[in-house]
Amino acid sequence: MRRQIVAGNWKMNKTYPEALALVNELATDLQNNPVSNVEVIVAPPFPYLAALSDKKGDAIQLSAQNCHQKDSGAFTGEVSATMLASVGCEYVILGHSERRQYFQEDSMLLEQKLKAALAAGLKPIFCCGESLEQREQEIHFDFVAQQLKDGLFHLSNEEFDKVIIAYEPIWAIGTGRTASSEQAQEMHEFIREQVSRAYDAEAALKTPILYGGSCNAQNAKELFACKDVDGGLIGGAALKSADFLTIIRSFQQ
Ligand SMILES: O=C[C@H](O)COP(=O)(O)O
Repeated sequence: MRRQIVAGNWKMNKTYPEALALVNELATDLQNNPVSNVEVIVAPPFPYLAALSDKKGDAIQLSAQNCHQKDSGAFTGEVSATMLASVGCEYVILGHSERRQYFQEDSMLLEQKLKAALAAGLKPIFCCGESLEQREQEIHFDFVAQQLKDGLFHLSNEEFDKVIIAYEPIWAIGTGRTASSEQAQEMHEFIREQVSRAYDAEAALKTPILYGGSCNAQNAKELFACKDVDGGLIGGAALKSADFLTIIRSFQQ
């Protein structure tokens, strides 16, 4: 069976006391009612990572939301993958559409960031997904295939083995408009097929592919029941412990 994963991307939300409270609520609940079949990841803002690494407990893994492509140096305001690994981060989200849109991150830069993350021992959560215009023009499959080819499939087999893919249709992010389970399944199956072509059938079979885009406590069960949906990368609904815990427990037993 493939790994089942629920990752919470907090984006630029929460003060430090709020972040502490949220992690405490999650850790306590997961300790009292453990989930054996789901990996839980949280991606808080940079300043909280070191402290939360000590407080999150064993049931939660830690991700960063971004990293710089260089290991160290005169890059004011930036954070390297090595620094993230040194405070206990295990994952890093790369290629999120918000980074692509607001910070002009393109596939060439993402290639460097992926290499830096992997060299530091971090596992990348690589995001892809089309805009509404691209879906309406029916070029969404081609677009996602190109994003994967340019941004991800340059990795060696050993490197790719560490990757989680997140399909996040941009039109569903933060909009309350979720992809239907048919739309999600169709694209996840397509992504798996691309992995199979770029690597092999075994890689395709075992790579976790998460869905992101207004996934919440109400729709997670239906989305996670899709054959090729292995969990979610959750934004807004990851900011409330009750909602996030419901999502974590939305897999079929
Ligand atoms: O990284 C998470 C995604 O952008 C989804 O965000 P959302 O659940 O708020 O739509």
